Formats: sequence, C-alpha cells, structure tokens
Amino acid sequence: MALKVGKFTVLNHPLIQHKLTIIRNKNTGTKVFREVANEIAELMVYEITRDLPLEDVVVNTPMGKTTQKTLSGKKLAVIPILRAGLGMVDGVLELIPAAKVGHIGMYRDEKTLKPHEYFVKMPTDIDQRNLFIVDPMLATGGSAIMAIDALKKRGASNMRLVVLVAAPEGVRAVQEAHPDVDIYAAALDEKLNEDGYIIPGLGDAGDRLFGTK
Ligand SMILES: O=P(O)(O)OC[C@H]1O[C@H](OP(=O)(O)OP(=O)(O)O)[C@H](O)[C@@H]1O
Ligand SMILES: O=c1cc[nH]c(=O)[nH]1
Ligand SMILES: [Mg+2]
Repeated sequence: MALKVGKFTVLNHPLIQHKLTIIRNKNTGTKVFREVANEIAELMVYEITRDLPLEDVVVNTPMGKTTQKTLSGKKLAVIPILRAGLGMVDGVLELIPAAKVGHIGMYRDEKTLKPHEYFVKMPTDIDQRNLFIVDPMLATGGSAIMAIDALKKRGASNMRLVVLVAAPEGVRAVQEAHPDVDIYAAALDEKLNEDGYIIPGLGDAGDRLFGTK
C-alpha cells in the first residue's frame, strides 16, 4: 500500500502505520523503540524492493529440472546516516542480508540546524550499487541533502532515501536539490516547529534509539 506523488511515496501499509504509532508514543522505551524502528524499516524495504529485477535460473528440485526466477545480481548497499540511521540497518539487512553497509556520520547544529559531516566510510564500488540511504527523520532536509551530495561526489548515481517520518519542508528541499532521488516515508507529518523538530513526529530519534537523553 502506498501513496505516491512524483518521486515521493508514503508507505502506508496498516502494519507500518500501527508500528509507527508505537514509536511515536513518548512512553515507548529504548528497547521497544529499537525493535519497532527496525521492523518498520524491514516492512518498508519489502515494499520498496518490489521492482528489483529478476532473471531466469535453472534449478534441480528433488523432482527434476525447472527454470525459475532469481534476483538478477543487482548490487545493493544500505547507507545509514549516523547516528539515528543505524536504527534502521538491521531491519533492512533482515531482508537483504548480503547488502554492503556504508556509513555517513552527520550531526545537525542545534542552533543553526545546519548539518555537519564527521565520518564517511563507503564500500569501494558504490558507483555500481543501488543505495538505500536510511535515516528515521527528514526534517529540514539538510542532512539528507548533504549525505546525497557526499555519495554523488563518490560516484553513486542510483539511490533511494528511506525515512520513517518526513516533514513537508524536508521533502521539498530534497526534491529541489536532488530531483533524481526517490524518497520513501512511513508518514508525512504536518510541519517543523521553531527548533526544527517534526510535529507531531517522534522526538529526537537518535536520543530515543540510544538512550542519550
Ligand atoms: O533534516 P534535518 O533538519 O537535517 O534533520 C534530520 C537529521 O537530524 C537527526 O540527526 P541528528 O543531527 O540529531 O544526529 P543523531 O542522529 O546523531 O542524533 C536525524 O537523524 C537526521 O539525520
Ligand atoms: O523531529 C526531529 C527532527 C530532527 N531530528 C530528530 O531526531 N527529530
Ligand atoms: Mg539526534
């Protein structure tokens, strides 16, 4: 189930909506928040990978030879934007266990809301891979835009941004800066508040995942 406008898609499967409500709840603790964020990421990736190309392969079943489908060797990688993006990686790897993982560290200055990059470690062949960039929150869009810039600078050309909660401001900003990138969200929320937090959102995803506040 999905609501698609151009290259922005809200994956509104009932299980995704239900699980998102659980982690929006401020009384949900770190353990459950971590588990459910990964479950949502897994469900989202299930939906997003519907278009993965297949090819024929001959397989011998105990009953004889048959031609069946297999993934056509498309190379994938998941790219979490640290820290909070780490909270979605296990969910993605549950379905795509052979995916490579590239890390990009980014923090948003609390006052200016500008992102700062502090770490990048990518698989060497990201230019040949389909990338799933994961981060629970798309707020102003600054972090996602900078992460996509960093990936394109290293030769990547095929990437999708996968977030749990998106603000309209962030979706617009990413679409303007990187019109080629598909964006997938579990929810499109109302707006940002004056501190750059998503309303109603789920608070600070990194702090809730790692128990740092
Ligand atoms: O769209 P933006 O306005 O850039 O905001 C979104 C970013 O803010 C959060 O990270 P944060 O800077 O809190 O770092 P953290 O993951 O280490 O907590 C979030 O995980 C995004 O990366
Ligand atoms: O609402 C928000 C906005 C940015 N980062 C978060 O973790 N939450
Ligand atoms: Mg944070």
